[in-house]
Amino acid sequence: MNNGKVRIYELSKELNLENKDIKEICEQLNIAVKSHSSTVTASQAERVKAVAAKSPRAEKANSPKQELQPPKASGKRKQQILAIHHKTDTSNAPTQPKRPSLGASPKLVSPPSRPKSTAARISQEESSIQAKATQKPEFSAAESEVTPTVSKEQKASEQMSKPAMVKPPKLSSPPSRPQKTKSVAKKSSIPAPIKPKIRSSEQSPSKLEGREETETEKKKKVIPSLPKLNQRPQKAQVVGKVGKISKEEVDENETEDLVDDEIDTDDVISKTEVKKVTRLKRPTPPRKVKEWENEEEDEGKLSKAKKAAKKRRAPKPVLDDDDDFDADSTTVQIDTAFSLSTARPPKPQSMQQQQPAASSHKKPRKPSFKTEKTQKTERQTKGKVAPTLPEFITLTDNLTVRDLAQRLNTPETDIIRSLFFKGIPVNITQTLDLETAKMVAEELEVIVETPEETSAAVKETEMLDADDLENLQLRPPVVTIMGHVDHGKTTLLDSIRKSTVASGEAGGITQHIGAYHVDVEHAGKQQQIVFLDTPGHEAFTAMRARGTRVTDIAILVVAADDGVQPQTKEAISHAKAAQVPLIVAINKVDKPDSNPDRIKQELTEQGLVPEDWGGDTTMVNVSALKGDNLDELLEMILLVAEVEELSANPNRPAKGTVIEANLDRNRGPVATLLVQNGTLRVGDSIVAGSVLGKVRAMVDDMGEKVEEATPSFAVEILGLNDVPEAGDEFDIYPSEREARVVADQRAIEQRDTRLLQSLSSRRISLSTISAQAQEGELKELNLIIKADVQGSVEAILGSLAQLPQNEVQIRTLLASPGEVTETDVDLAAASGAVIIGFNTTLASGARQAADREGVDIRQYNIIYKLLDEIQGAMEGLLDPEEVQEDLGQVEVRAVFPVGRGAVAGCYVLSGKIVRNCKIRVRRGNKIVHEGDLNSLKRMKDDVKEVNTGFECGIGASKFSDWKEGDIIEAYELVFKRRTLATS
Ligand SMILES: Nc1nc2c(ncn2[C@@H]2O[C@H](COP(=O)(O)OP(=O)(O)OP(=O)(O)O)[C@@H](O)[C@H]2O)c(=O)[nH]1
Repeated sequence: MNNGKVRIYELSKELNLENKDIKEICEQLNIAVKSHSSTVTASQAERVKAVAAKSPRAEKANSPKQELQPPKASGKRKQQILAIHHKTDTSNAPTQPKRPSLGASPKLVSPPSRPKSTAARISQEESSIQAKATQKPEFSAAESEVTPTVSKEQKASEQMSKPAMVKPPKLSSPPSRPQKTKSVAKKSSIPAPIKPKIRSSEQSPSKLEGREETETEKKKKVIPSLPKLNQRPQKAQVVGKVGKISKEEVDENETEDLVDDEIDTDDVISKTEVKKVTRLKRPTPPRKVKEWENEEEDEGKLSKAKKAAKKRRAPKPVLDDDDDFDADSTTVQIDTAFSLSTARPPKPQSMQQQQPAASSHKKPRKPSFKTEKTQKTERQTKGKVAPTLPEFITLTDNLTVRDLAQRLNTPETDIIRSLFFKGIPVNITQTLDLETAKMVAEELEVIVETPEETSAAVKETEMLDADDLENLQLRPPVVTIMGHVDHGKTTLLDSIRKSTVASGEAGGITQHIGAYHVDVEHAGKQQQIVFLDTPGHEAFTAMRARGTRVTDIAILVVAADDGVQPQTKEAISHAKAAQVPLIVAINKVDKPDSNPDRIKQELTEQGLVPEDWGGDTTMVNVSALKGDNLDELLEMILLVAEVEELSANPNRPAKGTVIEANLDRNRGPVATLLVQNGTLRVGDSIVAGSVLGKVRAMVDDMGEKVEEATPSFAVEILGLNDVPEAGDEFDIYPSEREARVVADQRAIEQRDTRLLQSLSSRRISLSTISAQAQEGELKELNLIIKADVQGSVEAILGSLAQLPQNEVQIRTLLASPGEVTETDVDLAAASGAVIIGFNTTLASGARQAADREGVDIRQYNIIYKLLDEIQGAMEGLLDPEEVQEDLGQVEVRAVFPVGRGAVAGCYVLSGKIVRNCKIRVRRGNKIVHEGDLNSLKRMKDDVKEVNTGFECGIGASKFSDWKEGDIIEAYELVFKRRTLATS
């Protein structure tokens, strides 16, 4: 007693109760006490005593014998059952004294279904526990400290009105969870909350680098808003400490919020240790850091229960981060940067590099899951206008993957991937054929236009410049004769020439000039017509088409006895494409079976309606052979030319087209040029295609040297450095130097074009790919073709294209007119090609080079022989096929057992049987054995073969079940060379 006041421990001693019990009673009576040393007034002490006297606990304390008695009242039983919470921890003696007070609310704790025996057992345990409890009657200071600070008024009022509600404060009391309390007690020495500290340590550079923190780093970790962080033990210690709180504990009681809290932390730490870098990418967003700061500030104000509830409601930052990471790595990166910039110490340089997207305040992007490469591409295109696919593209020719990608405005990789998944492996420089390119484009929903291939007959270059307009003069028409084979083109041309050229002069016409000038008297004056001599064979289609490029008027020859044929139609289309006026010469009208009207009818069906039928196509019936009506034809040509007003400016440097070119052994490169504008003179610096030259001499169609050639004239020139290609355009330059610059530039362009062409020859197409897939590896025969003139080259190429190339493909690496040179040999050696020379010779040194390099040069002057040999070479590349070759039939007439096996005594019915041949033993309709014949004897001697009508002994190592009457079929497997036809 102290001034009439009584201390709690005095009361407990007096009442033989524990301090805690007294405190509880005080709480019930709304008497404020803090600890066992707190004092109460005398009257309050009396009230406590009064309550304590009614307490069963007091009764129990005063009569310990009753503890051994089984409880009779249901309320007693309930008390015992409550003790289950404590039986596992006998060291936690202070919990035991609480039971009496709980016993006051029997309804709460009585499980009616509990068997009596269990209750008795528990009761015994309780007794022992209580016995121990009496030895340690007081709580530790630590335990007192963690006692919840829920509003006492609230609790008291609840307990007064509802005695049963006395339970909640007890349940939250730390002593009821001894182990956890222990850990909490430990934790209590660590300023709460722990999360911010751990977060901070997550960002520690030392942690990242797996080294001890430096003092500077430790200082850096101090965040003003979280002053306690610096006071805490080092991270490693925290990890160790928290790590002791195992997950099993969580499993034991998941409702324990504090432990949950720890487990969260533990979770973080374990992840920290396992995935350091990963964790660095997902620090807590600043908003959450703020939350923790608030929590710290509010500490002490909020009850643990409230904090736990709050935590339960609030998302768990770390786990959320995990989720974020899984779902969206981009978001994580951005969050990282954001939090680093606001609440974290600066990262090591290396880590910053890992986070290029550190422009913190950006809105998180959607998950992309794109490959690094795609992202790179995106980065590259970032800032540019987003690539959009075109609505449609026009494809006219094969093109590389790169070109197609550019046309489609799409990454090359997309095209490569798309084709790869279709089984077409390509690279960026590979050439796709039109069909494949179209498929790729259409897959991207881009409309593809593939207009009819622009005819080669289209006049591509306008020969007239604006400057020429003031000096225009009429020029002779350039005429091409076209038509089907044998319809009389050559005869017509010859007839015209003979009829117009004075006899005797015709012999002077140069064979290869490819053009004829014809003088015709028209409208009272002498006029000229230039005829281009174009080859008539099918293989020369390209050449003929090229001829129309320079053509002003086309003559279509149609034999009146044959009618419209495929090449007639082709000629019509070329003329139409070139927008060249067409005059039809219905030839061979002298023939009895000729029917010009039928021809007109057929031509009408092709869109050519004769003038006398109301159309606009001039048609003239002629007989080339007899020369009938040729004048009228020439007249018509000149009339049409008049209408066309064909003109050019002769007062300027020449410009025109190479009609034909070849390499003359004596004269060097020779080219026939058609001057289409200006005047060509001897001494001019000329560039034809990429070939440089200086006009040394000019020869006209009569074989006469001329000094100049005006528009529409064709001349043969000497002085070029190389053989240009037929169809190349030529220009004259003021000086040789200027000409050289242009020639060099064109040579570079031409080399690029050739490279593309050689790549094109390796082009991938759907058909070739599928053929390769079906028939195994595709083989190639590489060729270099050299011929006398361009026309021959094209004829050879055309014919080669018709050879079957399913298994063996021809790759033409080079095809040009001229001699076979050392350079050709080098190319052939490098590419394993065969050189084909047609009507041409070997330049000096070529043969030696070929011998040295082991290059095969084949020379021909007959195209069919050339084709035969190439076909043979292709067949040589075919895999031979294994075929069965029958040898003969043998009948088994006797069987002789030999050892374990048997030998067949046979008679050769037909053919022969050979040792080591293959045999097939047939019994009736069944084949009973197939294998090798191992021994063949005649009489007792081994023999190589036995012919028809002889007897023999046959043995097979794997077969001895011979039966009389068996037929042995003997055969051999032989490899036979296949032909292209059979392949
Ligand atoms: N009866 C008759 N025969 C003709 C006439 N024109 C040509 N022929 C004959 O028809 C055949 C073919 O004549 P070509 O001039 O070689 O015919 P092409 O169209 O030049 O033949 P290719 O050069 O092979 O395309 C020759 O036998 C000529 O004699 C004609 O007007 N009347």
